[in-house]
Amino acid sequence: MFSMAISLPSFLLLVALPVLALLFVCRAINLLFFHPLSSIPGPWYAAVSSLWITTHVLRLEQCKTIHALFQTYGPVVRIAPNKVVFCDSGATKSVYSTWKFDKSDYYKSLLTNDNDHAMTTLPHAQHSIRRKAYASHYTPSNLSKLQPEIGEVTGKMIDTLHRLPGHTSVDTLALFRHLGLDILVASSYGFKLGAIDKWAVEAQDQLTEAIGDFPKRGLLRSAVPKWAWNLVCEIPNARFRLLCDSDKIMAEFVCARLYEMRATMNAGKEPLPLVLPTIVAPSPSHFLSSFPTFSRASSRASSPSPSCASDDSGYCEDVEKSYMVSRLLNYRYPTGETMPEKDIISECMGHMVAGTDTTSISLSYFLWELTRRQDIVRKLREEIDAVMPDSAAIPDIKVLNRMEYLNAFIKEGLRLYGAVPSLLERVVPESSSKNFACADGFDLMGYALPPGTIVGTQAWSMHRDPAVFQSPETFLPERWLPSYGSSKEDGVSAEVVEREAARLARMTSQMMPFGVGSRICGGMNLAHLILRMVLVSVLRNFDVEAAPGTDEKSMDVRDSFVMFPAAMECKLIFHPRASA
Ligand code: HEM
Repeated sequence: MFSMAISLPSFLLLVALPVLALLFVCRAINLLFFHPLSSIPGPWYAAVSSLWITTHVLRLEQCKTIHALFQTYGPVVRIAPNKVVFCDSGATKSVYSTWKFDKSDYYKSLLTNDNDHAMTTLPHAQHSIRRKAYASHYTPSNLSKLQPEIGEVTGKMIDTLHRLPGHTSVDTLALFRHLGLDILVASSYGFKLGAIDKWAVEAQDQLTEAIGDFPKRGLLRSAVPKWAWNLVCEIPNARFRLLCDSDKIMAEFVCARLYEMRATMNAGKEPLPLVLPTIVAPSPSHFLSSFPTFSRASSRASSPSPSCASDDSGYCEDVEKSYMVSRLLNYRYPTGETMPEKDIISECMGHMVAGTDTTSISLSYFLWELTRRQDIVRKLREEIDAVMPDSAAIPDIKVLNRMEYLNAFIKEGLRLYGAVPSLLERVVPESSSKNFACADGFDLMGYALPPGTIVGTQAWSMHRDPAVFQSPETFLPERWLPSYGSSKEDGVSAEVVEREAARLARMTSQMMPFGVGSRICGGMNLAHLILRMVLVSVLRNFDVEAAPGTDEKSMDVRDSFVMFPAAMECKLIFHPRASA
């Protein structure tokens, strides 16, 4: 009777289900009580499966979730069976700087043109070869030579904003993405893209669009099985096709610049500063007047040993200006081979992706903060007006670097609105690894992590540690000024000076808006320069107001490696400044 009532598949299912359940329970018991990470605090459901943290990643709230875990469980938390996070400056130094752990596989989701660039090169040793290829492009000396290009584009943006009809609300995420790309393209290839010009006439710029689509493409690609990707890209929808093609569009653009530069170099000419514009430019910007016009003769007048500043600013006047792509074309791997074209293309693409949205997001949040803080605007303007009597003449990088309040503002901005607040995952190496010799695994604040454990910290939490930053959620540029922590009664005794220095050093060692250690942001100096130049130009020229609908809710932070506002836009209004 029994065998007739139940079919074979149902019978197998009846047997299989309890077996699977039993296996799951055994695995969970092992992960909870017998696994080498079982003594690490954290929610039990995170220890038995990655599903829990993955749902928070998909809900674009990993940072805030991990931050809440630190508040509940302390500075070391297990967030998945094989993943441990920490919030501590000593451990940060150890993982990222002293031992220089390799990156986790997560970074492979950021490949460009299906190939590695510096950010996605996981092993430390290979990365350092890759980094050497581009690092000199971002030195203060080279960047100071690229100021005219950056100033011209910034000036164009300011001119464009001046020409907008009153009360136009502008999505600054889009505006600064166009600006950032124009700057990167000009400073990497000496090429005028004209993305801001297109933005001004609401024309679509394919490359800017592609850069914006790139992270979405990455998410989609990681969700779709490899074999199905080509099929997905055949879906007959123009917008969707563009998204699928974003990688290709970027690769084609970089490839064209590479061939142009190679032709110039082969012809024995130096790379020209700026190649023909792609579209007709509007009225020329008078911003350029603040910079010495680029002259090949002056840049070539180099002495055998460049004259470098005696301070620690890193500026050497006589260093010859050069673009990224010509550096990569000239670079040789330790084997003596030149860098393959494929590597040059993916490297350049990596920088376009890494540099565009990050700067655009930070600038948008900085300005949004200022719409609510006229007290800060007043202080910034006091400093800016003093060094920028002509509202169209951006001061030199050295002047910008000396602006104490502006720099305090930027530090505070990067503390709360650094564009990459996320977990920077690394992998505990084998104890036999060249860089690492520790038989019992890695000692993370008293917990032994076996090789293969994924470990990391996040700027979001490091920057909000109340033990280091008083009232961490308050936007307070003054905290970065050397006299902030002392009262008038203290005077300026040696003890007060020492105490203040220690306070600042403590905060500085906790900061990691650009990452930390050997994998720190390669474009950090450029990012700083852009932030400074754009902020002084905007504040000198405009009163910025939040457009209706831009509020705490719309600007609430979401994260998917980079952060962005919940509304996916930041609408602000730029009123020409009355007093300017
Ligand atoms: C506010 C703006 C920026 C922020 C907050 C930022 C943040 C970061 C962070 C946190 C990392 C390290 C990632 C990790 O350790 O996993 C990184 C890497 C990198 N960033 Fe940036 N970045 C910014 C702007 C730029 C710009 C303007 C460029 C250049 C065009 C750039 C190029 C790079 C590159 C090439 C890397 C990889 C470095 C390497 O591994 O050698 N970034 N960035």
